[in-house]
Amino acid sequence: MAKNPVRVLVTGAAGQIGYAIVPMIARGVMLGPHQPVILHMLDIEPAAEALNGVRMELIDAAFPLLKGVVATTDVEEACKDVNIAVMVGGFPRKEGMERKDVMSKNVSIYKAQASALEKHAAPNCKVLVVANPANTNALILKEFSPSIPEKNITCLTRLDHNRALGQISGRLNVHVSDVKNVIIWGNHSSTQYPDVNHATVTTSSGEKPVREVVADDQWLNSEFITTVQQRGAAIIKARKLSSALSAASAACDHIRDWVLGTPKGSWVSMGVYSDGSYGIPEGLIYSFPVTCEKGEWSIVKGLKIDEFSRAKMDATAKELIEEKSLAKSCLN
Ligand SMILES: NC(=O)c1ccc[n+]([C@@H]2O[C@H](COP(=O)([O-])OP(=O)(O)OC[C@H]3O[C@@H](n4cnc5c(N)ncnc54)[C@H](O)[C@@H]3O)[C@@H](O)[C@H]2O)c1
Ligand SMILES: O=C(O)C[C@H](O)C(=O)O
Repeated sequence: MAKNPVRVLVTGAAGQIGYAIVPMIARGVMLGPHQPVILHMLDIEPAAEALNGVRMELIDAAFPLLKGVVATTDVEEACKDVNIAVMVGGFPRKEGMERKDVMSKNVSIYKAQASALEKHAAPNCKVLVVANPANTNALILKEFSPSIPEKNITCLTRLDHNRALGQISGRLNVHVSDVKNVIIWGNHSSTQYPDVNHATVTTSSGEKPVREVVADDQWLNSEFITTVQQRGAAIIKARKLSSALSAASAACDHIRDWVLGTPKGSWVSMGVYSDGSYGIPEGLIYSFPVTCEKGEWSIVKGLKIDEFSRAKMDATAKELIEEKSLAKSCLN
């Protein structure tokens, strides 16, 4: 029997990430090759003509899975009955800025869009916030949409997770799919902590700890961490624009694993509402290792945390606490 289409909202759809992600969604990269979709695309009035151009291109691409397109500048119309909301709309940082420098512009968007989602989205709509500062925008969205279950509001740190996999696979000269279970802890910012203490690599003699195979703690504890933390800035420096294809691809990975489940024996990183696990204060959207099953994520529990990791996990939590109060002051 033919499956009912899933309605997927992309905000900021006329922007760079929007342009990269909508064809991925329409081709089944996000929800699988047998799942029809209806795309809802939102942007603001000055981008309305460009948004219409994207709509025309989607029609011209004749995607078999694409059963409809809503392209609008009306947030209420955009949110109507959506099952998945990918929140990309906002302003990207430019060279020399930190992600929190776009805070005042972006958090007010998330406050306003929270109520539209709450009123008009389908029950159990899954929300992924991509726009920066991603964790804090997601937290604001959560606080202003109290009827959306907190488990349904997440932010994107999968790009950082994938960047960490990429760095390890490059260092070991192995396929990226042979490396798994890195962790991004904390904020999608330069204080994030990419942790390889539980990561493994598949070798000809079985699965081995990444730390053992890399055999260079100095590199793992310094250059590897800063490369992942600073990768967004390195892309901006090179492209004069922030990452888009990798961000779009990571957003598809995030939703796909959340909806369809993570492979047995592996976890991914997602920014989720802290339940106090690993001593991280509740009331923050913090990136944890999670497994997903039947459309629900769960934080991986019981991993051993050494002193080095503890300090880094606490430092990024501290930054999120500061961002939270800065965001609240921007909204006053
Ligand atoms: N979490 C991550 O890993 C990650 C990765 C890359 C980029 N980002 C962030 O994603 C965001 C988008 O990046 P981009 O490169 O696509 O930017 P962009 O400027 O190319 O596109 C953003 C789009 O959002 C639209 N927009 C602005 N206000 C809006 C509103 N109120 N409602 C709907 N749309 C609105 C703009 O008109 C524009 O079309 C930025 O905040 C960027 O920093 C996050
Ligand atoms: O770094 C940025 O500002 C864009 C994005 O968050 C990224 O990590 O590439």
